[in-house]
Amino acid sequence: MSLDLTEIRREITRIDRQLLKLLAERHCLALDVVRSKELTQKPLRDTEREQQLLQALICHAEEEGYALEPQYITQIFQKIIEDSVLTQQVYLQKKLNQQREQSIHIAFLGKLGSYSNLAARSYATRYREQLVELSCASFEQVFDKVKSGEADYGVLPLENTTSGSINEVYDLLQHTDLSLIGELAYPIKHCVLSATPAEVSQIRTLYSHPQVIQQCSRFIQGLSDVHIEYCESSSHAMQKVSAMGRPDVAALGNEEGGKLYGLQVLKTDIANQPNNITRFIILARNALSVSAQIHSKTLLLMRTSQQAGALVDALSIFKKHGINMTKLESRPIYGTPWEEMFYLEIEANINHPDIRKMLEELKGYSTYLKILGCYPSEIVKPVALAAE
Ligand SMILES: O=C(O)C(=O)C[C@]1(C(=O)O)C=C[C@@H](O)C=C1
Repeated sequence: MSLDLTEIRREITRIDRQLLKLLAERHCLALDVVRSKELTQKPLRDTEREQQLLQALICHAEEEGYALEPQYITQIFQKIIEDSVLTQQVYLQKKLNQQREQSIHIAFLGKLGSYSNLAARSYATRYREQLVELSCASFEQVFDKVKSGEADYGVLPLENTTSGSINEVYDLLQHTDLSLIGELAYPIKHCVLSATPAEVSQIRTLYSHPQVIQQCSRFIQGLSDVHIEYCESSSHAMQKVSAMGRPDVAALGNEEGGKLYGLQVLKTDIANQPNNITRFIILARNALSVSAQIHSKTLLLMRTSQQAGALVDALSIFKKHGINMTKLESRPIYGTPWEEMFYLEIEANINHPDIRKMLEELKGYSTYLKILGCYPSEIVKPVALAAE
């Protein structure tokens, strides 16, 4: 075997292209699978098959003497299966809602390069739609643009694995007629960006959105003599820093946005935890139908009476019907001090007759109940391998 680096890299490139070709072939098979499942009405996800598939691959690698860790094999194939499940979901959803290949207008917070913009692009790519980008100065403007028809969809961050719920978005959801039609988990990779080559120790002013500042609080605490300037979005921060062109100012933003504004990355991975993911929601004027074959979720808005145990009684309905709740959030109701509005996300499809019956029952335990939307669960939980 030659040790010439150029030659080795050529060989790596050749293998990578083969891998790509095989991945593309497997991706096409996912479409055949969904067409077959359409006929049989089988659920898209089959976790038993996934477990068998992973186990068989690990055994095969061992038998063949491949130097590949079981954990490595599992991680790679979980990602491949995730793509397969999401591809199948998109196929069914587009067919059910008669969506054609067309250009869609999506509103999001910030200028081009904001995290919401990157999430909007990712959503449009997943649904293979041409995207017309509508940047907004506030979350409220995102809601308004969808309501007026200027935008087809609005993309909004709802929660982050480091900083938690985005309260402003929850509050706006309390008063909207729009429907939640989708979700998207987007990895958020913060970095320090500056207009000129500089050391992090030179920075005296840091620009970013309050959420970003919160998610990078530990990194910021480690800096000395730094002043924080809050901006409407991380993309505004990047644009400002680019216009100033000084070595003592920097923005906290993302690498992709930084390229757009001609910024240099001084430091990456500065969020408090490495698994920094934001869950975005997609809003539209009209609700979507979700195929019964898809694992779906529903977000409810609920108020209960002020009597002792009223919330526990309401929640016990989910237990009775074997429905899993993935999120419970509460926010104040403006004009009614000390009363709370509850946001309940459940793993259920509102088109199912049993779920409709359950919601009727829930009405009896609440003073207000509204369905904010039913949507495909786009967070594909990886299967756990059976213990040895
Ligand atoms: O075999 C199936 O039923 C598929 O849908 C394909 C596949 C895969 O990509 O391997 C994807 C999702 C299922 O949960 C199981 C396996």
